[in-house]
Amino acid sequence: MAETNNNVAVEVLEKEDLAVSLAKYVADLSNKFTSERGAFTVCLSGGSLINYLRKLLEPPYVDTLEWSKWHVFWVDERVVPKTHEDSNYKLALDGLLSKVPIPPGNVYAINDALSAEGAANDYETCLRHLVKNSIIASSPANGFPKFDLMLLGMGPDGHIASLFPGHPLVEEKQRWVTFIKDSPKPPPERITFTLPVINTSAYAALVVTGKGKADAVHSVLGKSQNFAKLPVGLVSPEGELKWFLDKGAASKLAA
Ligand SMILES: O=C(O)[C@H](O)[C@@H](O)[C@H](O)[C@H](O)COP(=O)(O)O
Repeated sequence: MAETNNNVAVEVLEKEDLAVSLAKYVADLSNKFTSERGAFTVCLSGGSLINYLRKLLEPPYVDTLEWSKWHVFWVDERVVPKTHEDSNYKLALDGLLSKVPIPPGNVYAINDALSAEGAANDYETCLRHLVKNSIIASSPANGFPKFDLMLLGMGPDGHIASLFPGHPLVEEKQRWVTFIKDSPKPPPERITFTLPVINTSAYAALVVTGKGKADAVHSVLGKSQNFAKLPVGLVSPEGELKWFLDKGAASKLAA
């Protein structure tokens, strides 16, 4: 099933087909941005997303994508050492980044020697430098960084990045990167992009699978559209938003 409305597209697929479709989607955007601007800025999340990107490691993509022009960031990161099992960097390194020729200097991990606050400030400074050098585009409308692609997961509670329902960080309007020390989902200390940064992106994809996500998906995409309280309902990129759902996550949407 595929539906498109304004700037929002929804695709419901079997898990294996979802991985195939997601790889094509990312590859098409990589080709678009590397030819248009000589760089592709892509932001990763943690969770199952990395596994759903696995088809990028297969032909034709593994041999044909301009990996050397990729610049990789994290939508959110746990404040743990980069070698720790909880690290989103480690997850992506093991599952994707160590298997493709992205220059190590183009992979922007957090500084894991700093506190949560220090790491957030340091990451924002890094982003500001890359905007200045035009590696990351910026929005003429608001000056926020305009990433080419945000790849987002969603928790069963409707959180995206480390923006959790009811938490004051969801309201942050000024900062690019901020920190949380009381995350309801462990580990408690994280840094996260703010909603304005997520929503300034050119493209954003939400990769959401499993029955446990069906209520949150329904509250955003269902007819009642009762999403006011869920961070995921506030995702609205300047460009296009695409939802990749499996049948479980879509199970409460009308047929
Ligand atoms: O930092 C985290 O705790 C995770 O990155 C988290 O935000 C994840 O992206 C979602 O919970 C979806 O995870 P799944 O796709 O694995 O369900």
